Amino acid sequence: MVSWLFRRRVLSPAVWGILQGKKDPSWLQLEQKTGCLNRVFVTVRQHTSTSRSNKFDVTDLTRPHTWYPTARRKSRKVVLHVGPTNSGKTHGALKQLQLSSSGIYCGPLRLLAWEVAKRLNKAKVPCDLITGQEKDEVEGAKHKSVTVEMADVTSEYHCAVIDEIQMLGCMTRGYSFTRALLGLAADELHLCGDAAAVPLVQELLKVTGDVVKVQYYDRLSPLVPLKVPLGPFKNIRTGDCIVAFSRYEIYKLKRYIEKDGKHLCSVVYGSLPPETRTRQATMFNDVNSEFDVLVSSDAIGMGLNLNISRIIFSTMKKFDGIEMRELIVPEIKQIAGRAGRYGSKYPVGEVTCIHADDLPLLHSSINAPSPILERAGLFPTFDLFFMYSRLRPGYGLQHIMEYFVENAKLSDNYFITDCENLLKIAAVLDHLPLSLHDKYLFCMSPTEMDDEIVSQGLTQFAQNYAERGIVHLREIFTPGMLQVPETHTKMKELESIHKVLDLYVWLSYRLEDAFPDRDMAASQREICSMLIEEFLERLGWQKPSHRKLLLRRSSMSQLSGEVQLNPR
Ligand SMILES: Nc1ncnc2c1ncn2[C@@H]1O[C@H](COP(=O)(O)OP(=O)(O)OP(=O)(O)O)[C@@H](O)[C@H]1O
Ligand SMILES: [Mg+2]
Repeated sequence: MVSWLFRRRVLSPAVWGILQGKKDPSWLQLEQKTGCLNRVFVTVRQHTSTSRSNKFDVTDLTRPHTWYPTARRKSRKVVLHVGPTNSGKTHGALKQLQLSSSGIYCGPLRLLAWEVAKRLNKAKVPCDLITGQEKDEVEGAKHKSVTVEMADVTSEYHCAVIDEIQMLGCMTRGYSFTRALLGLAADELHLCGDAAAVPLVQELLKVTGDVVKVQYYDRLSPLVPLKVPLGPFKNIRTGDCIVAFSRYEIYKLKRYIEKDGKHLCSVVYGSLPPETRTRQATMFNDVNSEFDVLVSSDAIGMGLNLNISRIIFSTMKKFDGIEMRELIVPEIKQIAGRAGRYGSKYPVGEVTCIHADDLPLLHSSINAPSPILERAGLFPTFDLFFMYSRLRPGYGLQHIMEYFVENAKLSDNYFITDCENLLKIAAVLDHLPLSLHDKYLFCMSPTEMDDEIVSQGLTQFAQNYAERGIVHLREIFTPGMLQVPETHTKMKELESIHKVLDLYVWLSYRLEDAFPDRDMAASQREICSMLIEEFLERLGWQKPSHRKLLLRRSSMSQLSGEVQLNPR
């Protein structure tokens, strides 16, 4: 029956391959073929229920390398650039990217994608910038700088770079790195990161026929772990970065340090908008700015170019979402490695702690090797969910995901990434009349369900989309109504609103007709981050200079007409 369907061209060669166990479901572009496949799978289901010859198992994820036929047609030359932080790994890979006729850079953060696009364009290599929330196309560009989730695994490139490759072991985002590693169809593939990823990458690529070479790097400038702790805050000096792991602690430290009137602190933490993080970092880096000390979370671990002289850990413990635990070796090295960046104002980096009790852990970790990565993240593609849903009509996405998590067959080198957040989104969506594809799309959006405002935003968008097919955005920040937050609670709310606006922009790139107000969302988002930055400046011990305030007012006015900032 199935072969009859194939001969009659009802089944495409790809589907035929899958049913024969030869090809992988990712060969299908199900998004475009859903109608046709509905018919096919009804037929296949009827067929499989009566025949034992068909062995296709949708939960079999043991051969993920076969999901990427374009890459498998190439024999890729893979170079692993590994070494400590600040050793020139990314620089080495980018040099190859710049020299190639076409290429793609895949980074773990928008900040890194921005930096690389800027660098290539400056070097007269036209480069597009593509992240989940933005698409800046440059005329004649044959290069792209993207966030790893946006890696295009269907086009061919001469050269591809994946930065921070050790993140393929990340519990939540690992699968995006695995997808890029297995799927990028490039003649040369450059992977940058920690040496801990080498054995795993070599193992994963044994089955792909790629040629793998390892290039080791040494740190370009020294990093000195100090024998003495910081002691009192009066010992803080220009160029210091104090690291803390909660928003509350960050603001507390900022207040303590600024109390004496000697320093002003920039702050960087994960839930600040990325553009705010960049601007805070720029102020800290700028020798002419009054902000000469940085207080930061581990969000500085990747992605920002900082002129840090000394890293000071305020604690060696952090809450990881489940429990309070000690920092692990890779975290300590990654954060400490930000001091004394090669080519910066401080050629020698130093690292210490506020408390003497924390020094032994710092010293024992700083030169210790990171534990070898054993497994890479994997997550079923939409195609597999779709096929399973055809076999179990009526099951919601949450159930399907749970089924895969419990029953997926994996080889020893892989684990299924943590999908707790996705399950929470799916639980909301399953109550709405949405197609499986739409539900999957919303699930993949950058939505943190633990943030109540963000979770409400997603629910509202999905509800309106399901009911009306179109989602308009209401202007939140209107001229004359702009309020710089006066309390930390209001500030936190603003950070969440920024994420909701970001989510709208993300959806507008995927459901263009249904989310038509992208420009408004983007300009509202910009106003939101400006209010956030105004709050950060007002926390300082002295008034921002008159010039700075005027500049800020004029750029806000350009965005939203007449604007009234709250008087200080
Ligand atoms: N050969 C070089 N010539 C000039 N500058 C360099 C060279 N190598 C590295 N750099 C500069 O040194 C800094 C650190 O390099 P890079 O970012 O490549 O390090 P990395 O090993 O990737 O660090 P990390 O692990 O933190 O990502 C960057 O500012 C980079 O531009
Ligand atoms: Mg790097």
